[in-house]
Amino acid sequence: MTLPTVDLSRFTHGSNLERKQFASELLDSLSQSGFVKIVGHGIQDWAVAKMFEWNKSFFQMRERDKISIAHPGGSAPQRGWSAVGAESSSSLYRKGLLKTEMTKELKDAREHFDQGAKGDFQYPNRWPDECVIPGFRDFMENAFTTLESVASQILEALEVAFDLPYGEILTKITPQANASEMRLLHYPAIDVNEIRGGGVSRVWPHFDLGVITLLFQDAVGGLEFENRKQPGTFTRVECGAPAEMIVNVSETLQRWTNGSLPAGLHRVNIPENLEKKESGILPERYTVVYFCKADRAASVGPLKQFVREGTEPEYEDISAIEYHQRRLQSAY
Ligand SMILES: O=C(O)CCC(=O)C(=O)O
Ligand SMILES: [Fe+2]
Repeated sequence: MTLPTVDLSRFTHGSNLERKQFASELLDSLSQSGFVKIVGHGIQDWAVAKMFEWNKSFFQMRERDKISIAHPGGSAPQRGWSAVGAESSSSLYRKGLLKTEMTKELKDAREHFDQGAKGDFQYPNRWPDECVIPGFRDFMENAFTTLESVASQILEALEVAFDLPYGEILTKITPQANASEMRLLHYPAIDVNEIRGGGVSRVWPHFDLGVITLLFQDAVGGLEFENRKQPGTFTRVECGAPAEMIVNVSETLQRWTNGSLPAGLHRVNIPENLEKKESGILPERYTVVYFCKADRAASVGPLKQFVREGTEPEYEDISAIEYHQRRLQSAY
């Protein structure tokens, strides 16, 4: 199965009919696999290439500069640098794992940098010293704002697809209280056999916690989503043009839709060209991710439009912050 590609400019610049068509294609693909590829979002190939350049420069910093902005762990939103192995994706979701994997300590072979909104004074960002990496902060703050607006356009299209009143979803993700996060990821080169050994993965199968996730991957590849017709098997997300944006449904949207739009289980595995080789080194890999999250005070209980009269909602009516803290507690 190849992932459908939809063109967001048909929604942002199209006629009413084109907007409706876009919305329904978007929802179709997300309903099938939890994933879709989006083009026409206005971020050009060269701009994505720039994000990857900054990504590399960040992880090339000296260890001590990264340590100076290390995320302390725990259940607070992630800010700054997380070393290889600091976050364990396997503890976020265990169903996708084999029985033997359940009991082992499973490591993620990646390091990352996490950033919240500029105006998030509750959980301030941890920036490297400007003289160590001049221009990084400015670039990342702008990139965050750009991705924030693309995420809103996608959510507006989902409101249309679901026939919800304007703002039903968007009012829960506001620029004033934005709890979303941007993440730069670096997967160092690793021996295929270390991954085959079983205790280490680039990313174990998991769901993201927010509403939707936007992701750019480099040409190395390896991102896979679960094939729902054969649970436990995964389909590769093919690498395309740099600006092809991969979007997935995350847990909060599953909750808001009372389970009718399930989140997409995904992992990062050995890429295609090395899959059949007995030995070899997986080249290092970089990705750029934007986790669009609900405002902390917003409810992550099902929207009333998705709960049939006379039935109980599938999920508890709790706030986004409470929900995230419960889920994150297990990941570090
Ligand atoms: O880097 C990737 O391709 C996936 C990363 C991911 O799934 C995550 O950080 O939640
Ligand atoms: Fe993820």
